[in-house]
Amino acid sequence: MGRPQRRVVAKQTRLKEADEIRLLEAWIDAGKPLPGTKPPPPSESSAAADDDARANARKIIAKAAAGEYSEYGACTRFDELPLSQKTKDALRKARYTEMSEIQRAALPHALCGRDVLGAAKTGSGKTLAFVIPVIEKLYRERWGPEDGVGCIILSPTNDLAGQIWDVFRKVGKFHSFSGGAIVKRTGIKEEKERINSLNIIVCTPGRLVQHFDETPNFDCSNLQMLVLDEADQMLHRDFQFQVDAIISQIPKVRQTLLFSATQTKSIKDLARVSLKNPEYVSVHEQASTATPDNLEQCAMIVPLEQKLNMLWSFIKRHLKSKILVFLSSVKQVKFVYEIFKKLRPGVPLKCMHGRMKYEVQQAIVAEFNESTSVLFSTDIFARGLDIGNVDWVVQVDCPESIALYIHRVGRTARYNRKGKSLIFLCPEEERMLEKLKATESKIPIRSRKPKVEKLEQISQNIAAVLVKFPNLQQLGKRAFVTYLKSVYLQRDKEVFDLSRFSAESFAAYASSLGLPVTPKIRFVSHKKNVSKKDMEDTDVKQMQKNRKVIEINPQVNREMLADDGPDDDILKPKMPNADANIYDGIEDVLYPKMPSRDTNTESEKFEELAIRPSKKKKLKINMHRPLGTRVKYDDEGNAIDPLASLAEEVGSDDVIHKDKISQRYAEMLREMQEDDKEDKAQHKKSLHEKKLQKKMKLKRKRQEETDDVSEDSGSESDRGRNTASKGKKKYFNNSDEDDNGTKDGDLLAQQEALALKLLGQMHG
Ligand SMILES: Nc1ncnc2c1ncn2[C@@H]1O[C@H](COP(=O)(O)OP(=O)(O)OP(=O)(O)O)[C@@H](O)[C@H]1O
Repeated sequence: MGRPQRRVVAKQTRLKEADEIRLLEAWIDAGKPLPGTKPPPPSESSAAADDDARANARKIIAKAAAGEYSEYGACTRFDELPLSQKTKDALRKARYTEMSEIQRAALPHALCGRDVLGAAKTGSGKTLAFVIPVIEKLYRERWGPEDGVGCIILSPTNDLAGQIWDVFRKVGKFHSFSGGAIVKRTGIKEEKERINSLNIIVCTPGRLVQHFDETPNFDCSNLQMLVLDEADQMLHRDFQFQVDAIISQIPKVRQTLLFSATQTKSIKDLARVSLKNPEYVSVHEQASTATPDNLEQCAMIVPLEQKLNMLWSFIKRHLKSKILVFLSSVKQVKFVYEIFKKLRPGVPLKCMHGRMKYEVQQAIVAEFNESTSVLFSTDIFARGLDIGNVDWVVQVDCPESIALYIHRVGRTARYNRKGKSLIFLCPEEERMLEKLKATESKIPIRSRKPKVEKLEQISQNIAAVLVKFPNLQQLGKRAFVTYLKSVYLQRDKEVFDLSRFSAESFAAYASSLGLPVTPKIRFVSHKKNVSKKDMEDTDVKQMQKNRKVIEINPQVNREMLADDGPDDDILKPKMPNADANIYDGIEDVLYPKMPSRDTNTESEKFEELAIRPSKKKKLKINMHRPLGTRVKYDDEGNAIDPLASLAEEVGSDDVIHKDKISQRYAEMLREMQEDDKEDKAQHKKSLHEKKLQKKMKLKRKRQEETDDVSEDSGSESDRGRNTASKGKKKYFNNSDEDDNGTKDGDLLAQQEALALKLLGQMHG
């Protein structure tokens, strides 16, 4: 095709588009629903469900062209809406024909430029309810690269931003907008060069603020629309600073759309985004449940120390299911994943958390999407992510709120599919079950009793794995501490109260993680009957013997917990930290990149854990450390794990014989008891020495006083002798007594030396 001819075609296209836009604008204006109205139920709507869609759409368009505009507020299908042909074609291609309830209710209002506050159950199609109006708005405005940023969509995590951008790519397939999810892929430098040419930006608030701060000429002065997905979370205090900063940088005159399954109704929060006469579209408000209708939910009361046994037994009984498991911290996810992988349940295992590279996360999501497997995840996966055919959502750790519960279980039973969920709650967290069952929560959850006879006990196997892989023992300790910390930091003290847990339940929990001793918990102290010794590393069995009550150490506040090292992920518990993904990049529509298959990154990272220097600088020697936990060093000065020697003894088989583990534990206990006896004897001896010293001191003092009296009344010779003896540190002025004095002095010196030696041993 020659150049002039191409120009003609382009001109014709432009004219056609201009005509279409004129028509659409007239249609939108004339047929818009009244403010505050909801669409009638589908059966009463203008379009009969069995109508031929294309014929119907043609009829509507013909009507609009003839100046008779149909009211589109009651439509049930996408092609009955005043949408551009390009959008309609893309929707059809993606097999989106019938609208979901939220789409039917929100799209007519959003298309005519109103602000929308949309709420609908998880998996009900909220993404399309904002993607379509964005594309249509920019199309009708004839937006081009030279117009800059036309719309910003904020999402709490990079993964969700990537997923939303995928929907934009699908629906905007035949349009020519530029845009992308600003997620950690390319460097910030590359982003800075291109960001001003993007029409649609999907990103986390933190990343956008970074561009406002650092990218020269980053300009959003033309912005037409702002969308907040997971709006309640976006307006939560964790994102408050960033969202407020963004709002202060964008035009006040704009259209704003807010969507979430658990929508905020706080006037204060909504005022921050300055909505103008918003349409509150809450399609499931009158529904009897807040969760999807096809979701079967149950809860089990499981003691802390039985959770892993329960999870293992559950997985073993559902080997053909796709299971998503939620745990409360990165450490727990890593630990459970690594341990279960070594124990080989017979189903592929995966793990996902915010510390992974974005590409790795993407690869894992893609794999999980396609295969039957078990995915262990933090709450980074709790909101918004759309994975097909998840059979089970298992919440091993209690969610921080009802809202988070709803989002977690919402990863299954999506868009009319069926799904099941199970939550383990410790007896100490039973209040959560009451809250879930409360009428106002609208969660149809059943309590189920655990089948104890079917429970596989795996703590011995875990202990064996820890013996063989000493790095995992360190990880286990951290998993233990971060779990307790996560409970400690929760705000809802009705549910999360560490003081309800007994010291022996901590010990049993540590034991269930295969740990031979209970790791030190800095933020917990013990009541009077518990000695300081028990706050340090304590032998599990010993603790189980003596029932002790724990209490939260009032000296420890949140700030003190904040310096727990670089890999402590509990400072903001249960909130996926979007800004952990600060090294983002642009994923462009024109250059779709294949997700990296490099799933080894995590294990590499895991290997690093062991050699990463701790931030806790001071090396404290724990006098009360039980036997068998002393740090030994190899020839090169590297610390050897206490049980590593056992690993060498037992060889390289995958699972070490249980007898050997029990034998080692028994040995450790015996050694500890012997050590304890020795300690006691030494302690008794040192007390005796001290008493003796005190006695001697008193005796000396009395003697000196006597001397002073005799000095005052004594002869010259006596005085001289006395002075001489004082110079030699002899305290007796009688020559007969001099011999005795020497003997006593020697004894004293010996005793002093012994006491010093003992003190030295105690502190050494
Ligand atoms: N009209 C439709 N027809 C068919 N499938 C649809 C339709 N709308 C959405 N879906 C599909 O439903 C699934 C869930 O949609 P989406 O992720 O938008 O739900 P959501 O309401 O945003 O959920 P969440 O609250 O968990 O974020 C997606 O796989 C999407 O492709």
